[in-house]
Amino acid sequence: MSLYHETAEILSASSSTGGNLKTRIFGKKDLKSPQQQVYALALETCKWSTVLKEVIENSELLRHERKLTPVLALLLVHDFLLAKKGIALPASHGLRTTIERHKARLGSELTRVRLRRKAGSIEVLRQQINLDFLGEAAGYPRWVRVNALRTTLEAQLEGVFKDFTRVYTVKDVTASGSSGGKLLYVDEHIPNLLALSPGFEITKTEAYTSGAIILQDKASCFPAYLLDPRSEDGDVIDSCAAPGNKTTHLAAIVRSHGTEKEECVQKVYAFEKDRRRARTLEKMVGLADAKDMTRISFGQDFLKVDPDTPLFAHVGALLLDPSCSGSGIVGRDSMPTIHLPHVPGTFKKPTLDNSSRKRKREESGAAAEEGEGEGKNQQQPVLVDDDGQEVLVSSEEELRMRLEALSSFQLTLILHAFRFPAARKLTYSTCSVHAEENEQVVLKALRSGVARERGWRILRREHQVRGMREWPVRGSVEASNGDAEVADSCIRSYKGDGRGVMGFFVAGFVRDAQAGDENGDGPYVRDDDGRIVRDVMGMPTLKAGSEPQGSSSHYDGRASENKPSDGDGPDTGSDDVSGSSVDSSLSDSEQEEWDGFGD
Ligand SMILES: C[S@@+](CC[C@H](N)C(=O)[O-])C[C@H]1O[C@@H](n2cnc3c(N)ncnc32)[C@H](O)[C@@H]1O
Repeated sequence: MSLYHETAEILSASSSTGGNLKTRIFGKKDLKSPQQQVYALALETCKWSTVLKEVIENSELLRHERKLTPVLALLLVHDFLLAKKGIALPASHGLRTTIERHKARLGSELTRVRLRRKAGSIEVLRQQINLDFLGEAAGYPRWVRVNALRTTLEAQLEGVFKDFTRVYTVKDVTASGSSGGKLLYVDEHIPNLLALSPGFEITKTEAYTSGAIILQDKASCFPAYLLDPRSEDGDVIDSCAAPGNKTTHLAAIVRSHGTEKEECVQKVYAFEKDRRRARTLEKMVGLADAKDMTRISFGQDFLKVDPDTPLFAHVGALLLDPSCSGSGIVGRDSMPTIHLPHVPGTFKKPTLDNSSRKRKREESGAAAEEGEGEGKNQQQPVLVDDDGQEVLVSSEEELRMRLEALSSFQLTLILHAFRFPAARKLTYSTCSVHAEENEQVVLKALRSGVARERGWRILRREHQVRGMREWPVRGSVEASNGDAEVADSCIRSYKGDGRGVMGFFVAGFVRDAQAGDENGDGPYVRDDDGRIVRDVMGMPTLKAGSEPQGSSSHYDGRASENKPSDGDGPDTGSDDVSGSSVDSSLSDSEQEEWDGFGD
């Protein structure tokens, strides 16, 4: 089956059974065409379908070509008029010739639509289309994190953003939404974060494709920034890492507190239990230039990792961003709207029940569930979690059960993280607005036996990094069972409150230095000369002849005193993530105990 037939079939699936577009495509095992290509074609065609519907109807394509269904016509005309390489079929293919014989008419109708919309060029029309398609997201800025591993804020302000006008509130940026302006706001809370006008097509810029800038909502930057891993914290774990926004943010922060790339001995261990998503994580880590300091575990369930594994003896900080209900995410529709052209000679609105779907598709095309051949997939009562998984939730009771299952997993994850012997700080975050997944989980974690036994407590507001301390939206006192201190320590954000961010929650946990860590060096113990001689597990970490480190001008005073080192010189940055390049102080047998990294 061709790319076009396969895509048409996906767009034609009933909205109550197919799931969202990503699930329909990436969850389909028997696709012959590349999934990414099908996804791009389907999404772009939906975006352009208001324009293409007019073009097809005014050119009377479906009157002349009776075998074409409306969906197939949209897909083919989309590629014919708008794709760089035209229709992706051989020149003699029947579907291609069916469209190409109407070349002149289709072209002139597109020009007419463009002029009616007062768009001076196809590029301007494209911007209009993208803005229309943003829907709810049009009220939000485009948040861009400047990736400090590759570049600097100043370089980007002088580079890709040099034509932008600087404004001084987020509201000013979003006010420009529908005009497609080029406005920019430098965020006051998160370093290296920018808010751009929502319609700006950032993904086409070299800065984006090279990994110099990363699209990341402001709230999604809170966890790594709040964790603030410093050199004295040793290694860092990102327990639920894909697609990798927070992993690469962690790496950038570690590096910003540390020495030059070659000298950075801290590692970020990134766990991802879903192998496919781990591949995306791997790509993102590579693109962000975080490969040398990141170790990815493909398909590894973090809950199955033994915290006492020697490889993790130096882990002082953990970031926990587990799967959640995703209820804070902006603009997560079940399916994009597709506007179908009217089929000449049909008067009755077709219906698409499961039994007649195939026949109806041939007669009238995809998702034609609303009047006049104009299809808009019904909004389903679905909960789309932040892994992109869809769960149908048709009653309050089902929602309650779903939240119960999620919060139980989230709590288990925190309690597991509490057990890492050298851990002194961790953050827990969700993009959910439900108290059950947020303050309630935090309270249960604080009351747990392991928290009491190991001295874990909430990271209070006054001890948080400046930007998080100053962020005004805090946890709910009611959801914190009346505990105002816990509520004030928790950080929240709400979509639609004018601050331009998604719904989010984050809390930090800390504990004091532990046995064997009395000098405040975190997972390390130093000799009188400041050399790291053993970690808290009592394992030797300094080899004979190694020099103490920490004199680099890139360190602030505190960090330079405490910079950890395995005493083994620069890491080679090897892509071998089996663990052997990570900690040379481990014996072979100890290294063999852990084989979760690599593939
Ligand atoms: C909310 S997403 C993480 C988003 C990511 N932190 C980021 O900012 O790009 C949750 C991820 O955790 C993964 N995950 C869920 N449970 C896990 C577990 N027990 N161990 C490792 N990964 C897990 C999911 O597959 C999913 O990719």
